[in-house]
Amino acid sequence: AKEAGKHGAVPLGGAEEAQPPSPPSPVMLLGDSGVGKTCFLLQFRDGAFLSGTFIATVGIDFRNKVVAVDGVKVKLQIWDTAGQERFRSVTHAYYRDAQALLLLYDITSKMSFDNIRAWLTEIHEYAQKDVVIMLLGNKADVSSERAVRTEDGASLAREYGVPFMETSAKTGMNVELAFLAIAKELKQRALQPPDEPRFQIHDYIEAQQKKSSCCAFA
Ligand SMILES: Nc1nc2c(ncn2[C@@H]2O[C@H](COP(=O)(O)OP(=O)(O)OP(=O)(O)O)[C@@H](O)[C@H]2O)c(=O)[nH]1
Repeated sequence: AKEAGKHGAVPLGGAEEAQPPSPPSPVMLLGDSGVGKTCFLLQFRDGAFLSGTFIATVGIDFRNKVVAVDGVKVKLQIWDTAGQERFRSVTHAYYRDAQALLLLYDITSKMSFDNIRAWLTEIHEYAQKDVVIMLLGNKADVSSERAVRTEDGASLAREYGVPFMETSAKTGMNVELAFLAIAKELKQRALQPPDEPRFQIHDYIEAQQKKSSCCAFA
């Protein structure tokens, strides 16, 4: 029988009630101010997008969401950080506890993309060595104002060996997939017997994207 894992994964099923509450998996959203971290989280949690005035996050905020991955519940505790420089020292303190990091830039802002290298340097300085990192080019719905080519995002991600996707917190494009891929990776780390082949997050994302693009035209 599978056991509750240290990464917040709990097998679903009859014995579920008897399971001790498992610790949630902390996932942090990082990236420059205005790239859409708060909207990304709200789209995932509530399926909603609040357009209009931009209210910058102060310090750090968090929301929980439970996702089911192959019949196993994974509790994600998602930390929405402030992108503004003046809050950096506050957010550094949380890096160490994060099991996964979603690093966002805005495809309409070259500067937010250029800053990704600095973010990755900070991540390597403050986060755990085995933290799961994913690079996301957000606001893909605003193609008329695109300032960063998809290939450039993909190539930077390849350079750092991290998975990459373009997303939209507005339309919901790839928002759920990003969290699901993270949850799947964390679940596998927690529950997978060491002799089974490792879950490949890159392959999973690619397969899911192929599936959805095939079906969008079907
Ligand atoms: N078109 C479009 N606009 C978006 C998207 N995501 C966020 N926005 C807009 O971008 C602005 C900033 O979004 P936030 O989610 O507040 O940005 P943030 O990264 O949390 O900013 P900080 O809290 O300062 O770090 C808001 O005006 C949003 O409406 C998106 O995917 N598409």
